[in-house]
Amino acid sequence: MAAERDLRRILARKPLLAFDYDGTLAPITGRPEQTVTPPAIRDALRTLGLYAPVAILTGRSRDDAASRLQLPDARIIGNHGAEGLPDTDTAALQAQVQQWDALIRQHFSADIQRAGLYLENKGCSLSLHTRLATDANFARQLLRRIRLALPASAYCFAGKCILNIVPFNAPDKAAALHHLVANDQDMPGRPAIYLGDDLNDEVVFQRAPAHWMTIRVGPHRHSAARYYARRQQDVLWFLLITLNHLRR
Ligand SMILES: O=P(O)(O)OC[C@H]1O[C@H](O[C@H]2O[C@H](CO)[C@@H](O)[C@H](O)[C@H]2O)[C@H](O)[C@@H](O)[C@@H]1O
Repeated sequence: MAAERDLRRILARKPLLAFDYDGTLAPITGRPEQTVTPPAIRDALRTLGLYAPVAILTGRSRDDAASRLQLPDARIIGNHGAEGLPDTDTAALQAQVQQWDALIRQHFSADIQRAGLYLENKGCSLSLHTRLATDANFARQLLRRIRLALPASAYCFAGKCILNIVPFNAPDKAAALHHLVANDQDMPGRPAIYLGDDLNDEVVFQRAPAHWMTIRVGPHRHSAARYYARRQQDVLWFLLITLNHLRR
């Protein structure tokens, strides 16, 4: 298969293996705290880490992702790229996010509850979850009102049943992945393989150089990824094939 041949080629060039978390390494659940990394995925990632550098780029906080993954050797970048890079002023980002959190809670708490939304503060970003919304129309209008109440420094973008809010000047996942490969201690400029399933992964796909491999988990008509995996469950298959090649 062409995809496997391409995978073999890029693996020969010792890539960084980078992954999104929710919807890619773990199945989507009703609420973020219910998510569990499938043990087979975690074990495969741990073993892969013996052969290649592994990185996780997630919209969650680093601590949250680290506790769900238990991968001592993986580099974890959190908050959509805003947390975990050396030159990021994390304290300044957290201060902005804290203000927005307070503003939202002050003016919209009752409506958030009425709509069945859930506000998640992850330090360097916020998420408003709509998966369990009781009235889709009311929820949509409420999100619009919240966006309008936030300052221009708050960058809002949608994801899977979610509105993400991050400081406009924070690095995104693409900037983070480019930073990781450019500053790799053993092999600066090594290529990357990246798997992701959501809108916050599209920036990585769009800004990937031609020698990287990008894979969208769950096909999407407008994705810029070069390959796709049909379902989240296929990610395990990808990890095992990759491991098989690296062991040769
Ligand atoms: O970049 P990711 O690792 O994919 O993180 C993106 C967001 O993932 C989480 O929300 C998503 O997964 C939840 C649990 O499966 C689901 O309930 C929600 O609808 C999804 O959008 C996480 O809670 C967010 O903080 C991340 O931004």
